[in-house]
Amino acid sequence: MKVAIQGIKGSYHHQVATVLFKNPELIECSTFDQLTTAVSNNSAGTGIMAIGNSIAGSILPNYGLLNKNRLHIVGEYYLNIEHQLMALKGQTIEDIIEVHSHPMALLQCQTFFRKYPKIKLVETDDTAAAASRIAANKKKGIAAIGSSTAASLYGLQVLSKNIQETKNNATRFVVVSKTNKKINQPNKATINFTASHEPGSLAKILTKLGELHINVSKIQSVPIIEKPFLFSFVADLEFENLQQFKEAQLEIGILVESMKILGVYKSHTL
Ligand SMILES: O=C(O)C(=O)C[C@]1(C(=O)O)C=C[C@@H](O)C=C1
Repeated sequence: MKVAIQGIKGSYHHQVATVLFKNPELIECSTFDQLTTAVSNNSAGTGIMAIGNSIAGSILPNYGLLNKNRLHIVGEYYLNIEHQLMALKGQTIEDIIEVHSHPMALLQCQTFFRKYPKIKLVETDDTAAAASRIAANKKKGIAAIGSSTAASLYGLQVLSKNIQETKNNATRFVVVSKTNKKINQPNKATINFTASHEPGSLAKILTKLGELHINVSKIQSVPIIEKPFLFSFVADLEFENLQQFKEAQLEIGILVESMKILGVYKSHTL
């Protein structure tokens, strides 16, 4: 199976790919845009894409990419993220003047770097690529933030362990596909809807979901690019069986202005 990921071997996306697929053939992409394009032009059969993190929040542009490329969510995975600060062997934290990593990883470690105001934080494509470049170019004075897998894969030394803000740091990844796969016994769906600009319109939709015993595990407003400062809502809904969701589709179908089902799939918990 060709699986598009953001990043290279040793990235967190790679970790998720190895958990979800047997011997995945990786299509390594340096941006989320490339990842979703690879799935939509069939260079990859499926893609794994981070959509949010428990410390740094939603990766908002990725909602837009799902929409633009008309991709379906066919699964999800929560990965516990522990960031290591790594550099060439023999280096100490006092030698480090720059730290390179993915912007989401940098956001998850801000408190740690307050102790080192002289260190410049530099955004790169992914955590593993940052580590691999330090190793390949034998770069002294530069460290990367990434997983312990990346440190051992690229032969770097860990200077400081678990530097993320809190121990319980997790990233949610969605599994995306060009075609809508039928999932056995799904219990979660992601919908994208717009509500009319009338007092209480969103409240009515949420109340109806509550009445149907559907749990809204997340609701995210997303900009409608063509209409400045107008928003749609992406909601993750949890239910017990598909029939319950189908009923909700009918009931809230008459309350929303427009609605698109982004995916119906099996939930994952840490
Ligand atoms: O750079 C990586 O290793 C990634 O897989 C990207 C990514 C992200 O997009 O959030 C994945 C998980 C962590 O939250 C940090 C970075």
